[in-house]
Amino acid sequence: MGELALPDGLAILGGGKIGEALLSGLLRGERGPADIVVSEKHAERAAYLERTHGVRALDVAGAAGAAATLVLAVKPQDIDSLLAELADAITPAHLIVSVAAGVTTAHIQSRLPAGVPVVRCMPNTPALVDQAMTAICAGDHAGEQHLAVAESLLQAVGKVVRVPESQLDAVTALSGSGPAYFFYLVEAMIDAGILLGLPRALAAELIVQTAIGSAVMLRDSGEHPVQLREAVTSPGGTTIAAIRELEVHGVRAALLAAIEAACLRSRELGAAE
Ligand SMILES: NC(=O)C1=CN([C@@H]2O[C@H](COP(=O)(O)OP(=O)(O)OC[C@H]3O[C@@H](n4cnc5c(N)ncnc54)[C@H](O)[C@@H]3O)[C@@H](O)[C@H]2O)C=CC1
Ligand SMILES: O=C(O)[C@@H]1CCC=N1
Repeated sequence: MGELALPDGLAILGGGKIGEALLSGLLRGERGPADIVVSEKHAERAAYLERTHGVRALDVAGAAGAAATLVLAVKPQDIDSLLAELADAITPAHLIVSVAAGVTTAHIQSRLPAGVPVVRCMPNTPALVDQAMTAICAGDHAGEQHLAVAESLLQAVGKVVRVPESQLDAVTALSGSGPAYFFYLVEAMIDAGILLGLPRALAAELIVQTAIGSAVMLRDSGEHPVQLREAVTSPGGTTIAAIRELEVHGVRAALLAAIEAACLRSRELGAAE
């Protein structure tokens, strides 16, 4: 296992949606703009990141020279060209932390010099509000020391769990893509308010606060979601009338199929390696 040469230096390679979410979260924590560099292929986007967050944007090799921990935050389809750019610039003293959906640690290792430690992660965009859910796993050359570095990095923006790599595609489908399912549901519920004649702003306020209250109950009450739902569902009342329609329209089955499709897509992205 390689020693970490510059444990505090961090580079984010790929400054898109998740790259910026992680960057902004880390800057809200203990790291300052001098501790983080970014590498972003699109010049306009790189300039935006420099302007907005006060960090330096460097090319990939420059970023690898400036930091010991490199977060790969490009699309799975772009990972191979990024790894090709990185291969000559890194040593086993670096730590690679990849957030790319589907891309395995074995694949990343196969494109880099022997012995480079790789930790694969799946965070989500609530990193923007320090409420990310991230799962991490170690590749062949990453030990406890490397997992701990990745863990503390991602704990700055939310909660972190360790899982075996065999579970990462399922995690991607559940919590990686998960925020989109909740946003979709909220969007549809606001539309229902419009259907019922409420002003959009009022419908949005009602539903967003209901989502927040329900989420806090899910986290803090210690009760199972079924118990929480039963407590809302009065005999012969309004809620059961709605639940019947959800069952008639196959919403539970749709969610099972949707999340299974996301997991299969994550595997496909990995298999395209
Ligand atoms: N958006 C999300 O909620 C999540 C995304 N991910 C993963 O994060 C990765 C990035 O996803 P997004 O941020 O959504 O995509 P994005 O398209 O917003 O960002 C990717 C960025 O990488 C840049 N880029 C591409 N090749 C580069 C290179 N060689 N050097 C430097 N920059 C390069 C692109 O210009 C772009 O700005 C993907 O692999 C995705 O699977 C993981 C968890 C959640
Ligand atoms: O949609 C995607 O592929 C990425 C991975 C998880 C969330 N967004």
